[in-house]
Amino acid sequence: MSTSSSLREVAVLGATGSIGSSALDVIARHPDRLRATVLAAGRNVEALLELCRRHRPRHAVIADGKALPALREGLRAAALDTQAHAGDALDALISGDACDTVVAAIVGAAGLPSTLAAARAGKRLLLANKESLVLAGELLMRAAHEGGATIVPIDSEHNAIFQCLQGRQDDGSGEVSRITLTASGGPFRGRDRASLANVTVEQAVAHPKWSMGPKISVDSATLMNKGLEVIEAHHLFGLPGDRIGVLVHPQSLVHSLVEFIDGSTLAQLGLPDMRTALAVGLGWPRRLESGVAGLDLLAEGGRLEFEPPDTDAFPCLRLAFEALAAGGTAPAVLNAANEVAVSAFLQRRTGFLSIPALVEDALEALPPVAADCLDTLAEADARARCHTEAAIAHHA
Ligand SMILES: NC(=O)C1=CN([C@@H]2O[C@H](COP(=O)(O)OP(=O)(O)OC[C@H]3O[C@@H](n4cnc5c(N)ncnc54)[C@H](OP(=O)(O)O)[C@@H]3O)[C@@H](O)[C@H]2O)C=CC1
Ligand SMILES: CC(=O)[C@@H](O)[C@H](O)COP(=O)(O)O
Ligand SMILES: [Mn+2]
Repeated sequence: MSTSSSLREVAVLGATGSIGSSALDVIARHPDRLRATVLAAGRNVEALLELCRRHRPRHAVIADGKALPALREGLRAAALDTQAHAGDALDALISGDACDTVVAAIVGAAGLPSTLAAARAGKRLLLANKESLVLAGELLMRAAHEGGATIVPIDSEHNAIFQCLQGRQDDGSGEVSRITLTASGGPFRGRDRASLANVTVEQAVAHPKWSMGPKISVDSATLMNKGLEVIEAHHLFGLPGDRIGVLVHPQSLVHSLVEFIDGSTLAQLGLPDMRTALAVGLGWPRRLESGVAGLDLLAEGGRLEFEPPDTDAFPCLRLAFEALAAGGTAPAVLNAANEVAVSAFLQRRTGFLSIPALVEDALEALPPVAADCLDTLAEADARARCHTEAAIAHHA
């Protein structure tokens, strides 16, 4: 528990990743207000140990149990009193008094259990792991409501909307008429579908504006990232798909827009650096210095450009809107098939254009059923993974 009411004790899940690194950068700038007490990673013990040496958390968690002895030994060799745990201890740690704030930045559906645990335990939940909302948005939002958790979206677009709404979420006021998510367009903006057949992994992960992990970078290249974000926005802000728009904005300076019923549109602008969104969450409702410079629009080229997304070249965005409209288990199937397809692409087992094809195939093969509980969603997720793995193996 916090030793003083102003000190926030933060669990950083996905600490060795891109968001984890940005979160720890902001935390380290505010030793009087923020402390990293729990650091969790997947399997990269060396990177986790290095973070433990720097941030001296009370607990370090490695999901891969086989790596636990190496973590223990590394902590002992560094004479740190950080306790080492395997992944099965994570949910209990998050739910207990080791932290009051959780940065949920594990990549993919693997982040759902810990995100749910933080929501149920009523923590301040800084939610970057968008896949958990896509997979189980209704359950997660209900868990947060019942547990008394405060969710601050960290995804830059949703963080922008959160700021425009001054922290209100789905308050039923009816004052918001529409939200518009901006999209960079990714590394292949402007190209037609045929020209994408032979793009490489290196080209796909080279995002023009943001420095991010490989999975979300490929999602940005296919525009699935924006599709996942539409579903994420639906759950966070309580708007139906037909009141959520997407606008390509190649400069990535306007992070999203909210239109109100009186004709006002508010937007949040800033340099493309996730430390701003993380500082909003870590300090909320106060503002914290983040290390990000203010925006000089003239230095950034003096122009803000917008264009419609091309869903012929990038059908993943259309598939996500369709999955949201279909409801039930459809978003879980979309997410699982996409995770498997992106992983296969990153391992060079399938091509870039197979990603939308595999997702569409899974959605057709596994029609939606009502998603009334976690078991149903977990089953849909597992079936979509199996189906997509088999489809990749069949075409190999
Ligand atoms: N990067 C960004 O700017 C943004 C990211 N997001 C979202 O944030 C999340 C993280 O993205 P990003 O930081 O880019 O991803 P990275 O690939 O950079 O990092 C992923 C992190 O998750 C950890 N991890 C993977 N599997 C597990 C597991 N089973 N249990 C515990 N930890 C695990 C990894 O550990 P290890 O290193 O040990 O493998 C690593 O710390 C994603 O959901 C993404 O969509 C949203 C908006 C922007
Ligand atoms: C930083 C962030 O929030 C990413 O989700 C970003 O939006 C990716 O860029 P795209 O707009 O290209 O998907
Ligand atoms: Mn985003």
